[in-house]
Amino acid sequence: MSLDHASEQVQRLSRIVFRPWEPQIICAFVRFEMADRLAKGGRTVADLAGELGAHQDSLGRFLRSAVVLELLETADGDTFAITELGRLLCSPEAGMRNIVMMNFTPGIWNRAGRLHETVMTGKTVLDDAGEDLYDYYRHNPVERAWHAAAMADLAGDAGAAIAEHHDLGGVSTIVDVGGSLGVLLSRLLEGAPGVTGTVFDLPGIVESGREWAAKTPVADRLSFVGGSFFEDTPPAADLYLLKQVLCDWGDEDSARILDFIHRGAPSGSRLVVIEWMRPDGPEPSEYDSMSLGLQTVTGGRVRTEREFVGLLEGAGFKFESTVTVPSTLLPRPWNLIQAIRP
Ligand SMILES: Nc1ncnc2c1ncn2[C@@H]1O[C@H](CSCC[C@H]([NH3+])C(=O)O)[C@@H](O)[C@H]1O
Repeated sequence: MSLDHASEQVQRLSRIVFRPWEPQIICAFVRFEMADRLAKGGRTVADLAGELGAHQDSLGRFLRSAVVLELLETADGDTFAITELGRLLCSPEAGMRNIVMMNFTPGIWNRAGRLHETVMTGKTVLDDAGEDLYDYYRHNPVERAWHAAAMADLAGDAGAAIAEHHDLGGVSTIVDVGGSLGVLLSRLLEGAPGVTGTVFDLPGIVESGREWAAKTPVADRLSFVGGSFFEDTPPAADLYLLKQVLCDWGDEDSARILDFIHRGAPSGSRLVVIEWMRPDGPEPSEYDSMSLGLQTVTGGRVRTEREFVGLLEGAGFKFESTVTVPSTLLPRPWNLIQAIRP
């Protein structure tokens, strides 16, 4: 290896390893609502520092860092304006703002810092209090709300995919298990008059869901039941949805969730699992790091179709088909893994 080549490689590495701050700069950018503050045009460091009550010199450094990330632009290093990327990062339509707050705040961020432990043990990281992510969220309502809002951003998009690709003919009741605030279900109910829906989720989430749902046009057809899918049977329905829930859990826990759904599911009812899916085979995939991240923070993973079919059939459901539909938000498609309760 020539020296030139070696130093080229070091440079390449250094571009990766000197950047642990960047996610936190992005997170602070959202936290400080920079897009709103700069909506009417460029502003100086002193002006922004006064408004934020921030330390001026540090804020200047922060703003210049955001320029390097292409979130801001500046001609003189003192007046800063928002870029298209910066505006997009903060816009509710792009669906990234809440995902930033979910991923880069302590619940997930601190656990991600212990990823090596999961690689060694194969187990979820528990924090110093011995808690997994959802236990932690129980007494961290602010972070729990960001998580719920991030899920809500992803749910609207998936709702459109389901409405288009899953026939709701013959369905009069839908239960969304782990349905969070009810965004997915409300989207579906909007396009399905006469259908009623119930969200089944943890009691704390259900409380916020009721508040959120009261403002929707389908409030009278959308109800909430609080409980745990490890201990309670979700209410009976013609159609069960299970979106981005199994990805949070290992096989044993997933089997338990499916078993509780199965116990209450009438014969002939349907279950649609909505997830990202890893291709079969040993080739490295972009899903691998996501899968490891999920395993670290919640104990779950990204599964293959064959693994989903194994879980579903193990719990007594009959797998029918998988429909893959593009997401309007992300470069990863949604998979609707459809099964029936015989
Ligand atoms: N034990 C549990 N019982 C019921 N719901 C739970 C439990 N543990 C976690 N959850 C919920 O599972 C959901 C996973 S996040 C997915 C939310 C939603 N299905 C969506 O895709 O938008 C969260 O809303 C959690 O509150």
